[in-house]
Amino acid sequence: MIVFANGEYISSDEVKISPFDHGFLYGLGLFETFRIYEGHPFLLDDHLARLNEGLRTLGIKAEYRRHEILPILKGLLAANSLENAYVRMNVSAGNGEIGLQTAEYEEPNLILFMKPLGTPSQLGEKKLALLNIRRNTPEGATRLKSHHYLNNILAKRELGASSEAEGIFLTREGFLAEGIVSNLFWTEGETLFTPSVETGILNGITRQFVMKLAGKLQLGVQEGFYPQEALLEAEELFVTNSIQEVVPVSMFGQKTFPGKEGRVVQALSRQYGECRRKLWTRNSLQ
Ligand SMILES: C=C(O[C@@H]1C=C(C(=O)O)C=C[C@H]1N)C(=O)O
Ligand SMILES: Cc1ncc(COP(=O)(O)O)c(C=O)c1O
Repeated sequence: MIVFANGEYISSDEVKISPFDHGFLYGLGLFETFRIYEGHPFLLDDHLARLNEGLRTLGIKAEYRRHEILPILKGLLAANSLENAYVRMNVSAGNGEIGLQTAEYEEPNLILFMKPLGTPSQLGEKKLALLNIRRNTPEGATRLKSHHYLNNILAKRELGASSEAEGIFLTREGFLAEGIVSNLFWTEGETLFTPSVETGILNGITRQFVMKLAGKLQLGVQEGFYPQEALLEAEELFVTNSIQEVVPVSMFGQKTFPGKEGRVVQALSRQYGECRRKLWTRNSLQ
């Protein structure tokens, strides 16, 4: 595959960063993962807004706008002969001395990775398992989509490699948090529930988008601190992320759920697909 690295399109086996990059040495890097449908990056503005906010938080002097990134993505699609793709846009701090740096990073490394990913012909399903490992607290005030994925990797090792399963974290206090690579939702009647970002979870772009779609469907939306027992009353369960979209859940522990037959998850998936077909590239407010 061809990647984009600091202004150049190069083969993935040639791309290099320095071992002095503080993204490598200290985890000082951020990334966004999103999909391109028929050449159109979905919710690009929302992803760039979260990335730019994180860069300001980390003192990495860079800001990315749609008019800069769109041509890069189009060039990367052409170089890889793709129309539909999975993109990882990665910004690492750039080089510094060994030792913790307090000064801003002036020369970050921008790398965009791409791999083929078509649009599913039908809804998939996952089974959820409650993880023993607890969700760690964010490194700072809020969870950034940073290089710090050790908690997630240890959780994935606990869960196993199955693509049919997702692990669900509790917080240290025992409240429902999120999946290893997803946000968690459930329904009761006409209300959608999801853990608050105050639990320390990643405020997923898809989470935010689905909450807005719920409003269009006249569903109530409640965020909060919920014990795992809240799921005993749940009627439908699903998880979300920008790559897997809205993923119906058929089982959590020993409790079965309607999965892709769920009325609400079907309605949300239809709405999501409608927006995808409109090739939305701006943000969830459009
Ligand atoms: C979206 C998924 O995973 C995301 C991508 C990465 C990654 O590129 O390493 C890690 C965690 C997630 N934010 C997925 O469906 O696996
Ligand atoms: C821990 C975690 N939570 C939630 C999500 C979902 O975020 P988004 O909807 O921005 O893809 C991800 C990434 O996919 C993640 O890694």
